[in-house]
Amino acid sequence: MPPDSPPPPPRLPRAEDEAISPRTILDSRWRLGFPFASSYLVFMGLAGLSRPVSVLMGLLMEACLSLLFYKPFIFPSVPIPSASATTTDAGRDASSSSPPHRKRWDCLLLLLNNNMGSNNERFKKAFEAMKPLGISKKQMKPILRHLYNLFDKNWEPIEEENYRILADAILDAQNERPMPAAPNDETNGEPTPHSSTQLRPDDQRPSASASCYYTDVNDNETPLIKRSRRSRMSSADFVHEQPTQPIAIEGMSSQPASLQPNEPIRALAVVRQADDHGDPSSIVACKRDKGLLLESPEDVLFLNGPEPEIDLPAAPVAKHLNTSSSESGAVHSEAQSKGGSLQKEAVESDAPSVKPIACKHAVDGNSNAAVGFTVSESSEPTFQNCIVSCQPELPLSKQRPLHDVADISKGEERVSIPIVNEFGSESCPPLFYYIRKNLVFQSAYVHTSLARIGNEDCCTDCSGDCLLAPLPCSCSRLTGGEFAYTPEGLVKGEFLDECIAVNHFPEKHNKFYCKACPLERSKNNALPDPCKGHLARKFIKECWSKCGCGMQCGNRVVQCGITCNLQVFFTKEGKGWGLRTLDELPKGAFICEYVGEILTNTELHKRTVQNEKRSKHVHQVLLDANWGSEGVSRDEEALCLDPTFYGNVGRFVNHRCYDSNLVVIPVEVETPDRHYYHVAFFAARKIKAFEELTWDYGIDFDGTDIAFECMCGSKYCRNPKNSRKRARAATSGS
Ligand SMILES: C[S@@+](CC[C@H](N)C(=O)[O-])C[C@H]1O[C@@H](n2cnc3c(N)ncnc32)[C@H](O)[C@@H]1O
Repeated sequence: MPPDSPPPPPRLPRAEDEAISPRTILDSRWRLGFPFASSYLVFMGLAGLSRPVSVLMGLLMEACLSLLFYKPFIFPSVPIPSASATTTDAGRDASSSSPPHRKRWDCLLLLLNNNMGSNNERFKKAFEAMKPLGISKKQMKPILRHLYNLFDKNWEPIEEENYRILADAILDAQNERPMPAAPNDETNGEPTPHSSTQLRPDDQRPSASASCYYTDVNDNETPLIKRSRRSRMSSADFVHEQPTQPIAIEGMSSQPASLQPNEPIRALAVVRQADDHGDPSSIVACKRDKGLLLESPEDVLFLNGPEPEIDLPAAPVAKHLNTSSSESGAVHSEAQSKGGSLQKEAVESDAPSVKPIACKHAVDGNSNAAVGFTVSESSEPTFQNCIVSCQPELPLSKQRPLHDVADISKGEERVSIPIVNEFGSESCPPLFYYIRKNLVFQSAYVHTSLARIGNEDCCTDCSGDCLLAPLPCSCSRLTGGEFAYTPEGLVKGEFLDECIAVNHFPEKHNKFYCKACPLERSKNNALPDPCKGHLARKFIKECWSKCGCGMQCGNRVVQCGITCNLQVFFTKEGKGWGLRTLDELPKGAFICEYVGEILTNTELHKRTVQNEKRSKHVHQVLLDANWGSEGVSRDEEALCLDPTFYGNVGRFVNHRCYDSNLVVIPVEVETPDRHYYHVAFFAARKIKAFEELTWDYGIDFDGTDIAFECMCGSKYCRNPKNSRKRARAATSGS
């Protein structure tokens, strides 16, 4: 385990926590049903009936009583308040504060209370409460139905605080209406059933309490496919060419299910609290347990409609990881599955067919590993605080699924990012904690105090969308008085081409040479090579908190996070896992950031040594884009990003020599200097749906320090072996 690794994120509340186990139901039946049955048995006995008849009558009586009063026991979809059922914030279930052995009378009262008012009456009451807010029955019905299902057919949390959750959810749903269409928006802002982008709702808006609501393609008022309120461009704008996106629905067969283009789809959306840091503890876990979706015969019409939920099991991974490094600021890790056994299993196919990854669990045998990673003797990191997502009947400590294959971000991102393996292997990507934003590891100096940001570095007087202002505001100063983004949220062609040219023709661009290069020192502290130069790169400067504009400002793209549909997949070329887009992406589209722990070069060096000892891998990116003007040369000033333990999907972007489809652009968001910045991936050209996303790491592949055997497949591949092969093929062909 890295000595100072931060504590792992807290465990998210899971569906299993809320599930009512059959045992709970049996216990409750026993506690309540049996005493009644016995008393009637005795009564019958006293009445002089024969024993068998008494028994029969007693049982009959119990059945009648159960039918009259204890429907929940027979139709367990109505929740039974139970000490074993934990609750979420949103649920605020009264049962959570109850003693473990509730008195029978209390329990009976609660149950009667649950069934007292019929659903229709309660529906009417709910409507009465919504009326003063100007909410119509039509607006209320689908949301109420959803909440009712979500709270396990329990009215109490819905009715609490004068239906506050219901009102919040309806208002949230109204706020989430599609944005007005962008000028070139082909879909005119309307959702298309073919698109599968399910943006999570805006996690930065102030929301009084966490709440869930649903979207339904059949309901005009709550469209399924959401567009980001903040983002100018989302994948809803792109052509979605995936007719059948394979998913597995829990509780159904292990065969992948497909969402048919015109099939009505329901999706749960999770609203988070106004926590920009994506604190997982503030996320409401939407229910995934199919058991909670059972319909009881008591359901009234308006409350019908369980939501199928996507839930794939997860699997651990075994990887060999070699330390390696590269030039140009990037130090990469070896995370390939050597031996090519997986590769051999690869089936040539254009249309990806996906097998669900079997559910496996990491064995929790290491008690020292309560926090973060543990590096075992075999140098494989073991996750200790992951989310439990399957086999809830086993103790938590034994259940450590490593990745949520339905969404590797585990809800951190606004879109779900599934993991698929088309080649039948059960392995999962390398283990790491998913973070949406960079985090300082320990000593890195990332000065984001507002006091440091002068008026000249922000646009305090702006409001709304800076891109629409008659004159570009001061935030455009750093990009030559023009914003780098178009109103659709794409990087402008000219700006993008200049950024690409820096990578394609480095010799034509300014390079800064350090006297004592931190990068070279991180490779070989004792005898560092001379600095190979750091390219002076073009920066984008986004508006930020100190600016007067809002989150809807078009000069805020990277800070809004991922909006396109991505997928982590296993490459067939032997590069290990990769990242691909499920939609066609236009040139200039923002894909994702390269996120990791922010380390100083000193810390990087320590990690490298430590990892070398344990033959572990690293893949770090040096934040050297402005060293030319800053003159950084001290190790504790040089910063880098290390996504080895904490990172995002950016860590899956593989290398491609020269003609990669992504370009990296440094983006300044919250710091006026360029000492620290965001490393953002943008589409260097139009990218087809299902194309792998690649980035030129800038490796030469001809030195002694080769990070990996390049298998990029590019005709410009710099791997000497591949270029020799190409040369031979060319001569034999000619
Ligand atoms: C940033 S990671 C990319 C994700 C990685 N493929 C995985 O499975 O986690 C970089 C590592 O991926 C592999 N890789 C990336 N590009 C490659 C390429 N063109 N050829 C072979 N391996 C590559 C190398 O092992 C490299 O160290």
